[in-house]
Amino acid sequence: MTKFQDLGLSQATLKAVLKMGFEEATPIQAETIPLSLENKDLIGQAQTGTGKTAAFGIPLVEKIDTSMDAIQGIIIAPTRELAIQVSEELYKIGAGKRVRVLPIYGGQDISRQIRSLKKAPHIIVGTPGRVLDHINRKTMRLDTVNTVILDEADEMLNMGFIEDIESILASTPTERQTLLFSATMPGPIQRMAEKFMKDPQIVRVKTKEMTVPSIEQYYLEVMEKNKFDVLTRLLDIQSPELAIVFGRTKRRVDELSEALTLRGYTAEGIHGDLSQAKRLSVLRKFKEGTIDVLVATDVAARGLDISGVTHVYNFDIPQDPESYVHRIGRTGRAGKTGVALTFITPREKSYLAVVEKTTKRKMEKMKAPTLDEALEGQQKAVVEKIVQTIESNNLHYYKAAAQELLEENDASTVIAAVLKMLTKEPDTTPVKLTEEQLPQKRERKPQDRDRRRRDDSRGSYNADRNRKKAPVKPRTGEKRTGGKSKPRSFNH
Ligand SMILES: Nc1ncnc2c1ncn2[C@@H]1O[C@H](COP(=O)(O)OP(=O)(O)OP(=O)(O)O)[C@@H](O)[C@H]1O
Ligand SMILES: [Mg+2]
Repeated sequence: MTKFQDLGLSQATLKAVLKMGFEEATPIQAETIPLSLENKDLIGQAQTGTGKTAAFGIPLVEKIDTSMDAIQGIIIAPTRELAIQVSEELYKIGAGKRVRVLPIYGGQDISRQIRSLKKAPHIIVGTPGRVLDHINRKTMRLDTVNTVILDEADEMLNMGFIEDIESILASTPTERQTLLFSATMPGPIQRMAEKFMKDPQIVRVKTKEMTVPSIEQYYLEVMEKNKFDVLTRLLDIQSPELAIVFGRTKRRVDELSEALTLRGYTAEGIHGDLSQAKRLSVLRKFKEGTIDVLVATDVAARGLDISGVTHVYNFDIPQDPESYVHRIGRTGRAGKTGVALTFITPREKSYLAVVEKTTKRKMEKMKAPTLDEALEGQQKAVVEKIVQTIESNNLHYYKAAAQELLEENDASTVIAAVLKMLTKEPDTTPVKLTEEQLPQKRERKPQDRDRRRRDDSRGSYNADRNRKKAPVKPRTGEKRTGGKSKPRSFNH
């Protein structure tokens, strides 16, 4: 186990990291921080939720010369939400040194960004399109940059940002350090990436499987037309604290979130066609627990670190095995446990093996629950609530009425009535869902992905195309974990 104290960090950075509640470095942090401090180019691959952000964030902050009012590091991320999240983490890491970190993403008022850029940030965290926009407008100069980091590198290269990335790199000095991080790095993408790196070291945290062992993985064979009922039954039985349901396309996400709402769940969708303000408010509500179910496209959820996500439901099987890894990785983060369930229609059956071959982990078969089991699950949840209420022992106002009821009825009848009233009976309100099919598998070529993105055949997430002016402040302190409170360590 590597302690942060053993990594040769400055007191200011060390203090900031310890204040974040980190005690020991995770394996990817222990392996890449020393290399990165030596200015090596590297590709870092480690499972979801194992601290890749701090792995690149700590050495970057460490190398910033705060006496210089110039941009020294730039991090590119595929989505706005991720750019905000990464900039918040970098801000915390850099708090001791007073490093200035600025998120730059599409959908935010550009003149405000220009004003912020004039305040000489040291680190930029941005989405490709908007960063390029500033370079072209000459409102941001990257000729003082020493370090470029691509977070979720494979996704950005795969989804058609390659040209944007190349243009951004071209405006940085050639002697820069380039770092790529992701939980997945398919061979062709890696080879493409190596073209703009210098003799990169590939750091792969060696694990038996690509997914996190603490995530229980199940699959359910379900006919397309039964998927929704099965989903709601599972939600009733498993009563997840926070759940993410993944749908294949934006339309699917919209229809699913409407259908869930209609059946009485607090659900909202997130995808790239929503305004920036809406996307941030949906995420905030989910983090606060005002929404229990977040319905998302894969790209929308890449890299997002939301603590308390206990269940991930793949309503539609993901298109690539890599997407599967990232989707289920929204749970079981930082050593926590999680449950992932994937629906497979009869014609998708063979695809299961493809996913399992990539992840090197078998999914366990689960039987679709019946309506009765769902009812039982809901009843159990209510009984638990009643027991908790009894334990909280704050019932004196209700005692007289209870006595009165018991004088006229026997106890089990009264309790049964209470249970019936409190139990959310499985709802069979009809809902509308357009059928979705897994597109024919094709060879992965970046230009294909590019086309796919524009076609919107998958739930793409245009990080920068939606240029509506919706100024939003990056918020801090909304994560459920974090802050300086209790020490956090992974259960290795
Ligand atoms: N050394 C550490 N000790 C405890 N917690 C940590 C440590 N490093 C990071 N964390 C926390 O673990 C969580 C996951 O980290 P992070 O988001 O960086 O994961 P990731 O590897 O980038 O995952 P993904 O592949 O999904 O993007 C965050 O809440 C982060 O603050
Ligand atoms: Mg990450």
